Amino acid sequence: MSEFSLSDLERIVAARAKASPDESWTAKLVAAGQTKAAKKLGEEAIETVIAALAQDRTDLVSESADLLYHLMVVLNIAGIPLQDVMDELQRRTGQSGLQEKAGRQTP
Ligand SMILES: N=c1c2ncn([C@@H]3O[C@H](COP(=O)(O)OP(=O)(O)OP(=O)(O)O)[C@@H](O)[C@H]3O)c2ncn1[C@@H]1O[C@H](COP(=O)(O)O)[C@@H](O)[C@H]1O
Repeated sequence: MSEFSLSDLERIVAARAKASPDESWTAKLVAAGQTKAAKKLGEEAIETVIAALAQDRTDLVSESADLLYHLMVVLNIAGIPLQDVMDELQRRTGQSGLQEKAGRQTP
C-alpha cells in the first residue's frame, strides 16, 4: 500500500467539506457544526480507549483511524491547519514530557 499521511487526509477533508451533506459524511458533520463534530471526536476517543483496554489490535487500529479522521474534521471546522499542530509537536521535541510537566506553573 502506498504511503498515506495525515496531510493527505487533511486535503480530503477540506475538499469533502464543500460537498453536499447528502453525499458526504464530512460535509454532513461540517454543516452540523463544531458541537456535533467535537461530540463525535469524543465518542471516537472513548471507543479508542475501550479498544486499547480490551487489547483488541484490530479494533484499536480501526478506532484510531476514526479518531484521527474526526480530529481532522474538528480542526477543519476550527480553521486550524494540521501544520500548526505539527509545529507545536516539533517545538516540544527539545524537551522530554517529564521536563515539560515539571516546568509547568502550578496554581
Ligand atoms: N476516514 C474517514 C472516516 N472514518 C470514519 N468515517 C465515518 O464516520 C461516521 C461516524 O462513525 P459512527 O460509527 O459513529 O457512525 P454512526 O453511528 O452512523 O454515527 P451517528 O449518525 O450515529 O452520529 C461513519 O459514517 C463513518 O463512515 C469516515 N468518513 C470519511 N472518512 C474519509 O473521508 C473521505 C470522504 O468521505 P465523505 O465525506 O463521506 O465523502 C473518505 O473517503 C475517507 O477518506
